[in-house]
Amino acid sequence: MTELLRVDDVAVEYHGLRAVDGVSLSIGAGEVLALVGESGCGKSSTARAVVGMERPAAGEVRFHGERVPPLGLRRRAAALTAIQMVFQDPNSSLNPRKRIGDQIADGNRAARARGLTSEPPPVWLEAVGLDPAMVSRYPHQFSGGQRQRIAIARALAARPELLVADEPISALDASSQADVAAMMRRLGLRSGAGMLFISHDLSVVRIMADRVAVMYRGRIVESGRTARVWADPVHPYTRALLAAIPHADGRGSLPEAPAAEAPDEWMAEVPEALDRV
Ligand SMILES: Nc1ncnc2c1ncn2[C@@H]1O[C@H](COP(=O)(O)OP(=O)(O)OP(=O)(O)O)[C@@H](O)[C@H]1O
Repeated sequence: MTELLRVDDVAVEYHGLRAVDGVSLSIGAGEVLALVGESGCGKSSTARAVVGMERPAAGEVRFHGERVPPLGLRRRAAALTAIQMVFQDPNSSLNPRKRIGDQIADGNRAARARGLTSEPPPVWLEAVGLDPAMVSRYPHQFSGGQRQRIAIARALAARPELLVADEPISALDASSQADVAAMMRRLGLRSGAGMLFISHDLSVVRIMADRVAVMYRGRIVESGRTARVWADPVHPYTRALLAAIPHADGRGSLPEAPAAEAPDEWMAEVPEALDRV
């Protein structure tokens, strides 16, 4: 597997305090790595260091073997469109004064700048489950969950090689979270991209991620293939995290090992037009 991303011994500090302390990880082409852990353990800070929005106090981040420069967001957008980020709050990714079709077209341009084709905005809207006829509307004319789908469409329209998604489904209603996560995996990875997926929803992580890295107080305490981590968690924190997954009957207990394959509905058809990309 081609290695896309390598994070080596990265530290992130705020006012001299270490929020991320010696984190190392890698992501290969076509692979989803989930970063999980309690609130404040350093997941977002790690994600921001990966995309160059945070300058590491130590260590380095390499994308295709090249050091990711810590740039301001605007300069980064021009230099590194092969890495796209989806934030928990879609308002961070969308321009409120720009029609959503034009914003997805910005993603198309980012793809074209790298010699890649990308389908027009209405096709992407349909792919994320929205009415393509809404292409001329503005972000405020959508619900929070719909705006998040638009932000995802914009990121995917850029045909990223690496998608960094920081709690991308938390703002969605519970019934569509798994659906949108599945859509991201299906559309984002179809041409060999990789994904860093941050979520506190371990039931989604279990089906979504090929590998999991468990963070605790700024460090990765355990990592491995998702099935292995679920079936045989080694670190006490991982055990506690998995034991806390609520069950339908309200009791917390260690869940069973994950299914070997994602359920059928996760593999639903990619819209025909996108299949040709
Ligand atoms: N810009 C900042 N300035 C100062 N401290 C910060 C800043 N961003 C994060 N921190 C601190 O760094 C630590 C890690 O925060 P981070 O947002 O990376 O955690 P997280 O695991 O993503 O949390 P959550 O799941 O709640 O988003 C926290 O203690 C947080 O208060």
